[in-house]
Amino acid sequence: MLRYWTAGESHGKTLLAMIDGFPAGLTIDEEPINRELARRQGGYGRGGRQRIETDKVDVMTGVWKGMTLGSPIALQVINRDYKLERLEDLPRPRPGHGDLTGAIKFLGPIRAILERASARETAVRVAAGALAKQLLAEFDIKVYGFVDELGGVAIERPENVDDVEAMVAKRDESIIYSLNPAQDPAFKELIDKTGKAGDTLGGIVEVRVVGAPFGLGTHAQWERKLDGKLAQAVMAVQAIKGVEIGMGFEAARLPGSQVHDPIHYDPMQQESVNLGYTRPTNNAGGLEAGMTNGQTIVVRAAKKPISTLRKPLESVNLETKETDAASYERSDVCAVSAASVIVESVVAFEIAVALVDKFGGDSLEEMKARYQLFLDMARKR
Ligand SMILES: Cc1cc2nc3c(=O)[nH]c(=O)nc-3n(C[C@H](O)[C@H](O)[C@H](O)COP(=O)(O)O)c2cc1C
Ligand SMILES: C=C(O[C@@H]1CC(C(=O)O)=C[C@@H](OP(=O)(O)O)[C@H]1O)C(=O)O
Repeated sequence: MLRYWTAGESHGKTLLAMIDGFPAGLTIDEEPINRELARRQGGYGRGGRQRIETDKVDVMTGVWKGMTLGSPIALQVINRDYKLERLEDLPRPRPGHGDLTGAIKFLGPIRAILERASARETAVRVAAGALAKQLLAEFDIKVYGFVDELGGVAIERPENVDDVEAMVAKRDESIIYSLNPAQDPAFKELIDKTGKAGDTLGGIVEVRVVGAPFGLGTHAQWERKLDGKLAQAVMAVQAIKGVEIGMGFEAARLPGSQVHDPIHYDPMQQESVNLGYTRPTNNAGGLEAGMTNGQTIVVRAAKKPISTLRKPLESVNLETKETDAASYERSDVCAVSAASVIVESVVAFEIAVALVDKFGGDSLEEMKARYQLFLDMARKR
């Protein structure tokens, strides 16, 4: 079973991801991981922290001469802004953060909560996802994400949004300018205006997985349904408050004839990952009954606006219990571009988990043989 955990505080010494169950025999490269880390740091509207950090991965364990060993892989991203020992507590909890609830739950300081709740931790989730993407690439599975809406305003979709090669190439140009609202002056203006007013913005991101074979996930047990696993991974990203698969909420508003995707067969496509079963629409977003159906997986996520406001909302001083403005610490105004990279990464990791689950996780060589065998058998079905 492939899985991972992370450790580390926002202003602590370091961030770690411990990945267990990663197959042996994959030659891995740090450079693409660093590219993803740079993408996560990009996007207009972020605060001063990103000028301090230049995130780089250090693959600490589980690799010999560039090749995975099948043993646990520890990834490290060091915090340049290490200052935890000098930081004081926050007196007034910030609405939208875990400050109040965490301080009560753990009977301790707000600082202890915010340091771990912080989205700084997503740096190593992105590193883990970038490693997963290298495994997926061996099976010609590609993942890309983009920003779809910012502060309630739709962003024009890239003209080649359905062209996986073009989108992945753009993604690989470290930071995808054409997918970045910062490149559109109207969005830059919106973020600037909001920031000046002491306020913040959220948005919607979309992630697609192209090339996943039939049958990842299962209908047979609730906790192994891939739609559920994807929803948990995405919802567990800081500030994500909604997850849709395919048509999502819109499907509830339409009759079945306009929602479900007809099934056709095209023998010319038999060799492709859809085994020839084409669907004129993909409202299911590539998942039916918790399993991949050979179509593109489409996941959308809603990110709430950043919680820390320069013009703070009302809060309570935990010592005096008096009403006062919430505490303020340096903060982003908008991090939706970063969220698109993070959601892309956690989706990639879950797809890799499902792939290892179906085709075995000891070695890449065995996985590939079993994958091929499955495709051959499925074509004869
Ligand atoms: C990439 C990214 C950057 C974030 N930056 C900030 C920030 O600078 N200030 C802040 O208050 N919240 C920020 N957040 C959101 C908080 O981490 C998050 O809202 C908080 O931990 C509470 O968790 P919840 O929103 O998931 O309930 C960011 C989230 C993401 C995904
Ligand atoms: C550090 C990152 O994001 C941080 C996420 C975050 C939060 O509360 O989630 C608060 C801010 O922390 P700081 O006060 O150090 O600026 C963000 O910068 C990062 O994404 O690398």
